[in-house]
Amino acid sequence: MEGVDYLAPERNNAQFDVDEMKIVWAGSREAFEVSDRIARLVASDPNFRKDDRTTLGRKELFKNTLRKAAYAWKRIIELRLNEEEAKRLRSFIDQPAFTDLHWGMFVPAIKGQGTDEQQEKWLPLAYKMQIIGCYAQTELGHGSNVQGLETTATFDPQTDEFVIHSPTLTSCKWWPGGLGKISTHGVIYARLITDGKDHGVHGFIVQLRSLDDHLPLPGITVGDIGMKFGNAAYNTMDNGVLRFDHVRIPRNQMLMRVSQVTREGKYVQSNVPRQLVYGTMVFVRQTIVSDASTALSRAVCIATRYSAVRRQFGSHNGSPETQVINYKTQQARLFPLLASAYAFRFVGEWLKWLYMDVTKRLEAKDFSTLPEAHACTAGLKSLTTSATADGIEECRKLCGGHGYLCSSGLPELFAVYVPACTYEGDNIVLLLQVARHLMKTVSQLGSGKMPVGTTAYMGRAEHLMQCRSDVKQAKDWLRPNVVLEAFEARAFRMSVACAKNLTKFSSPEEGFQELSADLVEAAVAHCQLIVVSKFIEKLQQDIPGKGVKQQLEILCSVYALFLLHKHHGDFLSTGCITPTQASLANEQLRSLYSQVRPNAIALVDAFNYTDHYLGSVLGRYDGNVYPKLYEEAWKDPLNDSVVPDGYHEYVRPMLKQQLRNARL
Ligand SMILES: CCCCCCCCCCCCCCCCC/C=C/C(=O)SCCNC(=O)CCNC(=O)[C@H](O)C(C)(C)COP(=O)(O)OP(=O)(O)OC[C@H]1O[C@@H](n2cnc3c(N)ncnc32)[C@H](O)[C@@H]1OP(=O)(O)O
Ligand SMILES: Cc1cc2nc3c(=O)[nH]c(=O)nc-3n(C[C@H](O)[C@H](O)[C@H](O)COP(=O)(O)OP(=O)(O)OC[C@H]3O[C@@H](n4cnc5c(N)ncnc54)[C@H](O)[C@@H]3O)c2cc1C
Repeated sequence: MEGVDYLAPERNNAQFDVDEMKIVWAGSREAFEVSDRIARLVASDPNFRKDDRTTLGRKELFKNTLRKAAYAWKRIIELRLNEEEAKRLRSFIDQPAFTDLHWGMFVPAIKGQGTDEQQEKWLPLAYKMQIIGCYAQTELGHGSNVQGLETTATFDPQTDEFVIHSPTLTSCKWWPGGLGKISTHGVIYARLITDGKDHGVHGFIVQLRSLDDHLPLPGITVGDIGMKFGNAAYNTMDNGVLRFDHVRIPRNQMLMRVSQVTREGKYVQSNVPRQLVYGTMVFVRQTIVSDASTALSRAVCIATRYSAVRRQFGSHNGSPETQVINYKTQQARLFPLLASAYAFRFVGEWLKWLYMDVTKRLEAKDFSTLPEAHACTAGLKSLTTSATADGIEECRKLCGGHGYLCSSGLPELFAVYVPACTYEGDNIVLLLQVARHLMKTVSQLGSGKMPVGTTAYMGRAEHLMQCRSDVKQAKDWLRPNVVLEAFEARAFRMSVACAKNLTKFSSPEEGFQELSADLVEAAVAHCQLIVVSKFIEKLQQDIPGKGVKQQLEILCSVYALFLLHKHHGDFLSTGCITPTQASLANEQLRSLYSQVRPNAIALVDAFNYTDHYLGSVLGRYDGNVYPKLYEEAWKDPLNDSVVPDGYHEYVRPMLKQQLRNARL
């Protein structure tokens, strides 16, 4: 029935103030109000309809993306939306587009690596969308190994220009979003060559297409790289291939904040670390962590609501069957994901703060926290995107057969999300960067240099190598200090074990290669510790609202104890806890699931997602799933006619043939 809230009994069970939790989730009252207003604006505008997306062919899909992007830009101007509001609007449209790369990478690259003069010239054009940019780093033959890029930018002192060239097939730019069909400009990464000398990879602003007729400029071959995983999903994006044949650009289009080339062709390195050339990646990795909490919370919202609607088995004397959310196995799969969504939200908030802090320091020429920022953004990007991709797929399975329907919203969400494990740095490659940072920190422990930031715990080396958990009963695992110490000891001991093993090899490089699987595990342990500790820190803040803090404490314990249970091998083999303590943790976890159960629906309501944004029949706010699934099925283009196209051509002759054979 329309207008009935089938989940109302669930909502009435909530033991906390959902409106206050919405504010905690959004980050502040103001952020909540902006997000709520813009989400409703998008949901109520038929121009942003998306229910037909999975049935469109690539060309229609892409054209539709362009239409939405242009309409969104018109609304942003008409409504005079500020930067944050415009960002929210683009994200609620929920369709990857060239604008993501324009605003998300092209503009930040110019801001981070351009001189003041360059910013003054290019940013106003980009802000008004008079030029559209992409970020072209990856090549056909080189992605993770940025230092291995082959594109060259050779300085020609005669003309005061750089000559951009793709010397081989493998040097073609390959993957940049927006490049395929739309970008007029790109920040292109190429090896800088002056006077025959190779100075490594630098960024250059290069115009790719005419601003009059959109045709590629002379010397430029550009196109789309083809269909990607999933039907709609990321195929709204024109990932591109680009080949340069001696394309000339003025010298002042090299991004010169980190290093410069003078009129005479002299290479001058500023007094800043060369790693700042990688700064845009640090920025984007940081945003990807918050986006992980958004993607995971969407999937969890769908799976939780549907699990409360869906009933299987357990009917007695005609009573309704059991809601599948009441099965302990369903809770043990679903509630850790719910807790993870909250955990990633808070670690994302913290990472944003860290990024802003490092940016301020860089402006003041303090580069001391750059390695920490790199390790944290790389590690947390890796940890949260892997967990989110796996989590979305788990949510699909939690919804049984109906989860496999596109109308559940989950297949498309998975397909669009899963490349996050690869883009902005392959997740294993990034964990190896964290491992390097950890090994460096461990190797410096004896030197009197105290570890700082997220590795500060390693400063308590002696204690962490010796401590034994004092857990005696299940509820001891609810004490934050007990949990934190177990996670610190596990992470530290895994790092120390790797560091010791590295010394057994003839060179650190050989050892690093040989032990890389163990190093990745140590890096994961360290990153999980960061997430747990930032959740615990969040709980030390003043959190208003009836029962809100209590629910968050429960979720924090679920997140930590779920990880402890999943990785109990690490905790046991490093001797941080005993087998008895591991089973007490599991006992406590079961009890926590029972505490989450009555609040589960309200905890996902706190994400404040509109039905438009969720795009899921199973995750509808009102829980009216079956009639809508039935309605949705009839909308499929295959059901436009009773007898399908092709029947008379292929099936009928076959049937006739069978009849003849049968008569024989
Ligand atoms: C319902 C469905 C609809 C839903 C729709 C919803 C939409 C949801 C999805 C939305 C889409 C969002 C858009 C996202 C768009 C994605 C766009 C993607 C873009 C890209 O992928 S850009 C290309 C990114 N490429 C990479 O990340 C490459 C990875 N490789 C590297 O970063 C490096 O090469 C390296 C780090 C692996 C190694 O570098 P290198 O060899 O140069 O360095 P060394 O190992 O020798 O290290 C040198 C020292 O430098 C330090 N270092 C390295 N990197 C950095 C850094 N970034 N910052 C600071 N320092 C850095 C190392 O630690 C070394 O330090 P040491 O002290 O010398 O040890
Ligand atoms: C949807 C999407 C959008 C993208 N958008 C852009 C964009 O806008 N701009 C842009 O420049 N790029 C973009 N990329 C490219 C992306 O950044 C790269 O694909 C990514 O950095 C991974 O690099 P790769 O493809 O070279 O993987 P590879 O490095 O070839 O990885 C292949 C395998 O090798 C392993 N491996 C690699 N190196 C090591 C190592 N040292 N030790 C152990 N294992 C290793 C990896 O773990 C992986 O399993 C995009 C990619 C995708 C999928």
